[in-house]
Amino acid sequence: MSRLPLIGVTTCSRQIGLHAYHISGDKYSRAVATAAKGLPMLIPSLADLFSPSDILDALDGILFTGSPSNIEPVHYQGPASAPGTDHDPARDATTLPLIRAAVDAGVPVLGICRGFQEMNVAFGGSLHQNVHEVGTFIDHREDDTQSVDVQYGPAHAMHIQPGGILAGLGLPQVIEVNSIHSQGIERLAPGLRAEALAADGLIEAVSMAQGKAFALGVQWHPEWEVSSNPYYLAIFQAFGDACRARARARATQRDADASNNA
Ligand SMILES: N[C@@H](CCC(=O)NCCCC(=O)O)C(=O)O
Repeated sequence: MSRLPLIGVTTCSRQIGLHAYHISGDKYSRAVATAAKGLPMLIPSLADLFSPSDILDALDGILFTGSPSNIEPVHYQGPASAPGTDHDPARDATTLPLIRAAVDAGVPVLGICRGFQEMNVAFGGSLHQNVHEVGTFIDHREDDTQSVDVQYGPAHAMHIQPGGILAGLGLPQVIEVNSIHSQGIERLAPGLRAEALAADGLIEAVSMAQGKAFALGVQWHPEWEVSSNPYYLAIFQAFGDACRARARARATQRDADASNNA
């Protein structure tokens, strides 16, 4: 009997009152459950206690989630952030080595927004700290005076490049996506390829050029109302399929190990 693939969902560390928490938005776990058809397993940001291989041994895929916090610029040799910038060093210490290890081990990966930026930084790329201050890009931030439905509604066109994962899913060459970020890819990491660009040239999606398994990062939020957008849904379904393939391969390996040891 096949079981649900176990899909790790990264978390942010947050102080709430007197206590520290590991938290993740409901929409990420819900999209894993309903669209990727996996069992979401939250990954605490406890790099001091668990190595990437401890985590990978337990999982069939990992969703690297979005977050209001920014990656500390020390990880991409960038200038210091403006005072008051929201950082999460415990999350950086967990996710950056974990992405490298997951891709190396052929564990399927989907990165969203901060998760997409983590993918680029993990492999040696850098970030614009404020895309809207560069001068050549539109403002990619949401209007936070609007309702959440408007904030996560279609914001700009995105052009899908031929030959990548997104094109392979049958997505049209141009789709509308939402946009809720102030940072963005400056230098694309070696080994990553640009899958899609906004009209202003900002990279909106990346994948591993020579990935052993599904490894896609997107700057926008396909988890948002995933079931009502066929393009967003196709991404989660493809990710879920890759996680199911790994779950099956791991079960086969376990059966072979058990019969060899019998
Ligand atoms: N802080 C980074 C990443 C933006 C991001 O991940 N936004 C998500 C917000 C909350 C959510 O929907 O989970 C940046 O500003 O570029």
